[in-house]
Amino acid sequence: MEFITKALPASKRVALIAHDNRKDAIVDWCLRHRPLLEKHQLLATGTTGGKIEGATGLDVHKLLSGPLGGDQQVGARISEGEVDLLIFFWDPFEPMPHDPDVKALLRIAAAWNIPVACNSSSADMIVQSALMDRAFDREVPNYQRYLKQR
Ligand SMILES: O=C(CO)COP(=O)(O)O
Repeated sequence: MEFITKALPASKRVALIAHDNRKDAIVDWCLRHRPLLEKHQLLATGTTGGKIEGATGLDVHKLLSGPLGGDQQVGARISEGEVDLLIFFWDPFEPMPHDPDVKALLRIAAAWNIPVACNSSSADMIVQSALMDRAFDREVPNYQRYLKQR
């Protein structure tokens, strides 16, 4: 197995989430990047986190399962500046009972300018990117103008 160890500056907060049909893919991705991921703080929705922990031995802070509010918990942490990177392997083929939560999570990640990967090729590129430092020091959007219009 080829390990990828470079990139990702130390101790960032990485959120990991996958729908059921994509869980094997995120576990494979975590195994491939294990030496890198162990230097960071990992949080995940409940079932995803359990699978990653079981397969990799990585320490993962587990929130609620996605359909029970886990996606919303991750979204809340993003809004509070507590997540640096979102790896979310969502399922492009199955509708989810909690689709509104999934959409809300992706929306809030876009609003707060968080790097987001929805599949392994984009996740590979993000964690290996020379721009990663800059992404972590990203400009946090200023929504004053929007708030004034309300
Ligand atoms: O449903 C999810 C994301 O929308 C993931 O939740 P679990 O990790 O608990 O399966």
